Amino acid sequence: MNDQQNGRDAVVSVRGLTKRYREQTVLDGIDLDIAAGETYALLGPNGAGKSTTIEILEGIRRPDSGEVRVLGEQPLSAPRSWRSRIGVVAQGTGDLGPYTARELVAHFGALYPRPRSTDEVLELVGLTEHAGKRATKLSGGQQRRLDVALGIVGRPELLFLDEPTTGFDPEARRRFWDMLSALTGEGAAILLTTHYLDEAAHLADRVGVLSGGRIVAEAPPGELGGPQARVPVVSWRDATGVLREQRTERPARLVAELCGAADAAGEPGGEPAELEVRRPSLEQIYLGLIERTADGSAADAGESGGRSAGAGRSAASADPAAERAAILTDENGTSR
Ligand SMILES: Nc1ncnc2c1ncn2[C@@H]1O[C@H](COP(=O)(O)OP(=O)(O)OP(=O)(O)O)[C@@H](O)[C@H]1O
Repeated sequence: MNDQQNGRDAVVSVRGLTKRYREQTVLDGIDLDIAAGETYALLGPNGAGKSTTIEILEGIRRPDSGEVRVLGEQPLSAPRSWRSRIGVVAQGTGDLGPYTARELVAHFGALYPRPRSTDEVLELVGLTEHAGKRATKLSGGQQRRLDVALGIVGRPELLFLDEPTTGFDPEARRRFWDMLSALTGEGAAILLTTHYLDEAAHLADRVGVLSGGRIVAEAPPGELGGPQARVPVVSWRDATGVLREQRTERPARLVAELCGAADAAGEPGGEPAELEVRRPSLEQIYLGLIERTADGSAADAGESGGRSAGAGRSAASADPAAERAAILTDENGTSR
């Protein structure tokens, strides 16, 4: 693919992709672009079609319709050399036989034209100490690290990571995130699926939310759902003991008003009890988007979500997802 996107080559370009399994339409016309060096996180509930999308892009599953280009080729008819330019960490660990971690990394590395050294890969994934163990004797999290090692040993230009950190301890996850930053620093693009929203927020340049067969929202993690989704919430317990919440774009002003009133009423400390200001997290915003989709009202849910989800559906005037996401009441701050 020679398309240029903002000066960067598109490594993935998908238009109108559909996939059905018997009666079930899993992908209902999705569009997706990923640029060189970009990390894109595909989010969505269990069964949304994330793995199906990745498998189609890898060329191991046939789409029903739509255009798919990966590194300039149609995956199903791509030449052998194309496969050596992609790396895959699938969801399940395959049978790795009686071999040690080191043997497996060395063996897989030999299949690529310009592999990383075995020691470098083992170090990158934190398996150096366990390199002499048989893969089957590694712990679940260590086996997952080995999967990642086999995915990156070929120095891929595009890396598919399907829930890569499931089973990782927190330290291993952090280390894995650092490793991915190093890979993207070398220019690799990454398509990641994860159910960990903090992982998506940390790693992704953009996230896409797949739900109901469509990408219902797509944006950088800090912009998902649009500005309305991020309006802060001030909560406090009023003088009668009722917990109140108010969504406001001017939290400082509301806090000042509440403190003035509390001070005048002689509240201890001159502020209302349990005073808190918070912004909806990515997880809350994501859950709001998913909830809307479940309601069948997901069209145009995000900044660019209408791109593939809009056909035949009405555009929302405001963004109710944001309100759901924040678990809010209304501007008047009624109780929970
Ligand atoms: N080979 C298959 N034959 C029939 N149905 C399938 C097949 N593979 C997947 N499906 C169905 O397609 C839907 C999407 O599955 P997929 O594995 O792509 O979802 P996912 O978003 O990756 O889910 P998860 O988060 O649980 O991994 C599911 O309902 C699944 O049961």
